[in-house]
This record gives sequence, structure tokens and C-alpha cells, in this order.
Amino acid sequence: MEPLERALSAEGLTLSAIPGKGRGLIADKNFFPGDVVICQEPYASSPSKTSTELRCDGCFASAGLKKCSQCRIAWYCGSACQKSEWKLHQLECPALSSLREDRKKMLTPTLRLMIRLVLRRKLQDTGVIPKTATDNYDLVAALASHMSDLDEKQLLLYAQMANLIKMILPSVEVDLREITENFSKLSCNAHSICDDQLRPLGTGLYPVISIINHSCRPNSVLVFEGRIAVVRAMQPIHKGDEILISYIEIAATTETRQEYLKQYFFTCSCLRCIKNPLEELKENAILEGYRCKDHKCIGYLFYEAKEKKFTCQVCGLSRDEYGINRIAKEVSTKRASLASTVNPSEASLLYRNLELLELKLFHPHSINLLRTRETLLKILMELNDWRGALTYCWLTIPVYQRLYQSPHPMLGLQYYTCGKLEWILEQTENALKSFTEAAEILRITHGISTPFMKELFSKLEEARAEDYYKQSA
Ligand SMILES: C[S@@+](CC[C@H](N)C(=O)[O-])C[C@H]1O[C@@H](n2cnc3c(N)ncnc32)[C@H](O)[C@@H]1O
Repeated sequence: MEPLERALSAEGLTLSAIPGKGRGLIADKNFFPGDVVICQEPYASSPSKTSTELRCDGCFASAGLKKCSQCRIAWYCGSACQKSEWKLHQLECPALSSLREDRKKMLTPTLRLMIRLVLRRKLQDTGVIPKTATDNYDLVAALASHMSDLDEKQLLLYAQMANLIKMILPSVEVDLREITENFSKLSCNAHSICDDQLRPLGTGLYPVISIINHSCRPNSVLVFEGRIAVVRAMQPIHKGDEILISYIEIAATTETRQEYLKQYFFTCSCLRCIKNPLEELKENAILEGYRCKDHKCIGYLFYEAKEKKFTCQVCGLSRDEYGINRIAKEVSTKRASLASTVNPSEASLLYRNLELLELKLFHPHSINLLRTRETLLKILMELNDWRGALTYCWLTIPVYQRLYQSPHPMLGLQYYTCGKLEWILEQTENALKSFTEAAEILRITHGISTPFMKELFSKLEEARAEDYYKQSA
């Protein structure tokens, strides 16, 4: 048995060739919801960087950062992270320091990730950092690259990026073809590193986690504890089942999901993607379609081309195409005018107007309406309008229930937000219910021992005690 296979076997996993998918991971034992299937430190990672937010190279925190005084590119939240990153940064720093200021500005997180990957390999090859069965460059070399699927434009872009890496690291022997291929590997293997609330913090390459294939109806979920990637079972996984996670936002129609998956060069054939055509039409009519003329009916509409109308499949009422197109045009004009809005009070008014208009057009469970309401929720929280925010948070829940099969972290997090708002509004009994729902889901997806989960459990206990006190008073 190879060292990787031995390491996987100790975790109850087998590396297998899966017809039509390349390699994959198969459960060699039963996993229960909440069980950790596998976890891994990144082979290389880089924090995301925006004009307004910088992050620590070590833990991706954004508070209390100090810049490396030499290269002025790396940031650290304190000496512990600076120390843990030192072996790598010792090689990276002189290379970055010698870059011209305009070149420093071109250093995207992806370029930085590649620099760190090349340097980490060098550190392992020279014995500065030990290699292990699950942490070595051979695992990166074995990743799917899809080089033959790239179009010329993409290939040229990766080749130019490889040239930049060679220019930035003149003291390292760099194989341009290999680096070009590695850029392609990053595109279909790297994972976005997120915080507990699924907000992106950076990017990492986890060569063992990257063996896991995709499903739009996955049995596992990938979350992060700091930079460590943790795959947990969401559903019962039986011995012999393939471990599957989702690479993409699954709140989308099949067509949209397949579009997102083009980056990975495969067509998903999971059970959600190959449902019968009528089911497919129904899902599209709900997620991207229009609402019934009778606003009390939550039926979905099918288009009847001959009569140029949309007919509700529940109550039979029809809407004419002309009327639909007219409102759709108004919606897109209103949406376009929102792009320049920065003031939250003004934004809340404009988004409420947009929501009212969208309510006339879209199915109540449509993704368009959901996104508008999610935006309103954020704006109202920013404005400390807790009551308004709670209304919108609750409006999203039935749609989340439809889109994310439970237990899904997105649903758990949304219940958590409802609970926090209800707690602020002193709706103790409701807060207790929402925290309980959140904890039931998130203990499966996030585990029970992180500071984030401990905070949720302590809020739950506080709500339980307060509720008991109120009931008995
Ligand atoms: C992160 S890798 C997964 C491991 C990969 N199968 C391997 O052999 O290394 C992503 C690639 O795996 C393949 N893949 C992942 N999920 C798939 C699926 N559901 N159906 C077909 N191919 C899939 C695609 O080639 C995709 O670009």
C-alpha cells in the first residue's frame, strides 16, 4: 500500500478510480452526521486582499495587523503568526522586496499562492520542512489539471502568469510548463477558505481534500477551522459510499449549476442534476420563474408559447407575456440604478421598492427575490433596524429550506441570525427556538468545539435560562 493510501485507510477511507470522475474517496466505514471524515492543513495558502481589507498571512485575521517592514506585502496579527510563517516568508520576503512598486500591486492572491507553493516545495525538497504521507508535492503533482481542456486564451494567460513567477523567483529553478499546469490545477482544485459564517478569507490548496469529487446533493460539507480544512458528514455515509462535497453555490437551477461547474470541466450527473424533465421544469419555474396572478396562490407558472402566456400549474390562472416583460424591464432598470447607491438609508428604501416590484413578478421562492431580501437583511442590520432585519431573515428561511437540503450550514447560520435578532428584541421564546434549530444543524456541520460553536451554545443556554425564568415568573 502507498503511504497516502495507508494514511487514508487509518481514517476509514479508500482512494479509488471512479468511472467518469478520475480519482475519488470512498468510505471504508460508516460515518454519521457530524463525524469528521478528513481534515488537512493547506499545502499552500494565501489570504484574500481587497482595497479595504487586509489579512494576516498566518491566521487570516483582519484586526491588529502589522506589515512586514522588509517586503511591505506580508501582514501579521502578532509574533505567533509571524513565527509560524517565517520559514516560508524567509524565502518569499527578499523576492517580494525586490519587486518594483507597480509589480507589487500586480501581485494577486493567486500569484502569491503559486509563489508559496513553489517555495514550500523547495523547503520540503531541501529538508527544511518535513514531508509526510499527506503533505508532499507528489500529491500536488497528482492533481487533475485539465490542461488539454483549456482554450488558447486561458493557456496563454497561465503561461504569462508562470513567466511572472519565474521573474519573481529568479533564485529558484522553475519549470515554466509545470507552473503553467499548476495554475490550471489551482483553478479546479483550490478551495476558498471561509470563516465560520462562510465569509471568504483566502484560498488554499489541500491536495488530499482535493481528491473529493462534487455533487449538487452532497453527503459531506467542507468547513474551515482557521486554515485547516475539515470535511464533515452531513448525511449518514455507509461503507462503500463515495464522499462528496459541493464545489459551488447550490442555490441555483440545474442550468446555472452546470454553468458554474464549467470551471471544473465536467457535467454533473448527481441525482439533483438528472431528475425527470417535469421536475426540472418545476424547479426552474420556482427558482427563476414568475408568480401566480393570484398572490395567495404559490403555484408555479409554465410558459405556453402558442398563446404567449404563463399559466399557473396549481390554480390554472394565466399571466400574459407582455405584462410579465413590462415588469421584468422595470425590475432590471431599478436594479441597474442601485449599483451606485452607497448610503444605507437610501439603499434600504431603494431595495424595498425593488422588493415590492419583484413581488409582483417573481415566484415567492425565487432566487432573485431571495437575493434582494438577503441584501435588505444586511442593510437593515447595518442600520440597527433589528425588527426590519428579523422580518427579512424569516422571509428567507422557507427558501433556504427548499434550496439547501438540511442539515446545511447556510440554513443553520440563517436560523442563528434569526435567533440573535430575536434575542436583541427580547423575544426570548422565539430566540430559544431559533438558537435550538441553529445548534441542531451547525453542531453537525461545524462540530461542537470551536469558539464559534461555544458562543452559540452559550447563547442557547442563556435563552433557555431566561425563557425558564419568564415562564415561571
Ligand atoms: C478537485 S478534483 C477532484 C478529484 C479528481 N477526480 C482527481 O482525479 O483528482 C476536481 C475534478 O474532478 C472531476 N470531478 C469532480 N466531481 C465530478 C463529478 N461529479 N463528475 C465528474 N467529474 C468530477 C473533474 O474532472 C474535476 O475537474
